[in-house]
Amino acid sequence: MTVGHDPTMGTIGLRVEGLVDPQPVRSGTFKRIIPYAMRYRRAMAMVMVATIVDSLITVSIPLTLKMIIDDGIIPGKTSVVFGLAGLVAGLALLNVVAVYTQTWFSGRVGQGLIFDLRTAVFSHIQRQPVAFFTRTQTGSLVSRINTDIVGAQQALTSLLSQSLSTLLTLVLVLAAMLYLSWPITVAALIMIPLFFIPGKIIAQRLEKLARAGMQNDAKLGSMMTERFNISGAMLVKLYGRPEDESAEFSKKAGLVRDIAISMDVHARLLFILVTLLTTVTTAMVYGFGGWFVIDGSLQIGTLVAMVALLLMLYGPVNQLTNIQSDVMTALVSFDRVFEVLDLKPLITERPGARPLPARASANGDGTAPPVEFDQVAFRYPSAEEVSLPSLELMPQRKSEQGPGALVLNDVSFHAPAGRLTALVGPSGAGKTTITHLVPRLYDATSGTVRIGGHDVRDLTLGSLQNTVGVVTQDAHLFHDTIRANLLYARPDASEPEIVQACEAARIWPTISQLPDGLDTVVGDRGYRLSGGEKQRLAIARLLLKSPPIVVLDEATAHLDSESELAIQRALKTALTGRTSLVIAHRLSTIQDADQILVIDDGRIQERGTHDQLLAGGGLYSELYRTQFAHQQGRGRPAESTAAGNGNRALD
Ligand SMILES: Nc1ncnc2c1ncn2[C@@H]1O[C@H](COP(=O)(O)OP(=O)(O)OP(=O)(O)O)[C@@H](O)[C@H]1O
Repeated sequence: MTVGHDPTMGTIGLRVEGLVDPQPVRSGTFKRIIPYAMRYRRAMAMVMVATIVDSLITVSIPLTLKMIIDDGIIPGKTSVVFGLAGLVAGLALLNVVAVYTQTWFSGRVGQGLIFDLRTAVFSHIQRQPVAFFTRTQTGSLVSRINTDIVGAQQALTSLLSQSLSTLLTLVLVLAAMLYLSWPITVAALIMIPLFFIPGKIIAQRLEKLARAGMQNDAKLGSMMTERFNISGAMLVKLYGRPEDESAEFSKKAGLVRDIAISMDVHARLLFILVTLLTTVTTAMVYGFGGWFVIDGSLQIGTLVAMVALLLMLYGPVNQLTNIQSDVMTALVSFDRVFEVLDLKPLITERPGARPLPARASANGDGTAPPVEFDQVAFRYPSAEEVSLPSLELMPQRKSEQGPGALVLNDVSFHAPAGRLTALVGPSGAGKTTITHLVPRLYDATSGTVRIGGHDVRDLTLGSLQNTVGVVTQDAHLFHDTIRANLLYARPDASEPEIVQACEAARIWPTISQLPDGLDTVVGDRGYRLSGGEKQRLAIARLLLKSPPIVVLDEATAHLDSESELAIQRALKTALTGRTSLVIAHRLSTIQDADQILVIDDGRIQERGTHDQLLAGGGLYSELYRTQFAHQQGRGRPAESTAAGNGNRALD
């Protein structure tokens, strides 16, 4: 942070290094806040009534003070003095009730608003496609739901309770002052514009700082969420340099600190200005007022009341400048929340979408629906289609903004009902991308993907989810019990059904040996289980869901041969009678497949059974022989993993 050349002066020119000018608030933001606020109109009405009572009482106290002095003390009327003093005490008590009411209802409005926005943003984010999550930083997203929404609420509720009381107090105080002595009032008013000019400059700067502060808070949060989850922590332990990590963190934290200091200084500066002007004006009123009292044209009680009112006048004037920055903070925060809510999910359910007909979705008896790709081409969506620059760590590059290259080209195949179709090919060939189009994690750019003869885009998302079960290589488990993780696929599954699924997935012996059995908590990302156990648990989850179509990315993790065998057996059960698309890494799976598709460079280069493809002497046989020779050389069993086996290895 640099504060001019001399840190003791020129704070208005305070600059935080590395602070980019944030985008301005989009027009129309204010209008969009109204419906959210209107849900709480009754509570807001109560806040307003309480605020009016509070302001009336606040202004009436100096006037009562004037009467105590001028009509009680000076003429020596004890009864008037006691009566009015009692009135002041009564008013103070009433004020307590008013302030309490105001606090209670404004709390309800504020927390209600946080609840509404949080649930809306959470639901909206859930509807975003996978592509959104591949680009977005988790920390930024979490901070949008936490910091920004809370910021929006705080600014709005303080606006709600302050703006009315500020304006009301200002009008009432001015009316009372004009009534008591118009020349002194006019003199005091002349000073007011002196507040607004610096106030406005400072408020503008505060707005920029507020937005930059939120952005940098999010970056700091992102760094922590990335480093503190188990995979991130492992990576740091194995490859990271603690000093560099700390330096990077302190750079980010330093920027957050500098912005916060700058905001504090600006806010304080505003306060200092107001205090200075209040003191100067008070001195002026005492000067002129005292002179008028000596002169006999002003009563002493009036002078005391004028000074008390004057102190009340500059408080609201000060708050007026705060209101401006509150408005800006609220607008910035709401704008950042609306920005997320405005992001249209790329994959949505078509109006009139239908569930997959029951016959087509049947399973287990050989009537599972077939899957068909018809001249499918695909390119990954561009950054601007799926994400927001402000939610990404790096600014979106120009090259990311246009449409990218085709990753799949003219892919057509028929995966027969209840049969196993294996996808093989070099790394980056497009195998995973093909499987992602079946459950609509992405939509084809052109061409059609069909299930049981129905375009997947014509099906309801719910029925698609029930029809297609996916097991990924890195089977994710929530930080919860094994039971909760299994029930996630089918919440109504009974205990015997859970056990049966675990037995079929060959994971029951492991679970039953754990002291807490199914109630064992699996760590962050299910880390306390081995890779093979995790995949078998994921297969058990799939079996509980029992979908007629299975998409499986075989684990390539370094499994011992026992785990491999267990997984092979689990898979045999899982795939029987289901239409399966398997990204094959193990030769045994490939040999058993009803159909093998050899993918290279986003196209199907060859297709057939293992024997046919070997006999064909094409890419498959070349890949197979290279791999087979390699494994023989390493003394590994033929059905072991094929990953990491040269440039053109089966992956
Ligand atoms: N989210 C994404 N955005 C942009 N490009 C992507 C994305 N995911 C994958 N790609 C690219 O698409 C191509 C195909 O990737 P895909 O993951 O389908 O290959 P794969 O055959 O499954 O490879 P592997 O066996 O190594 O997982 C690759 O060039 C990859 O870089």
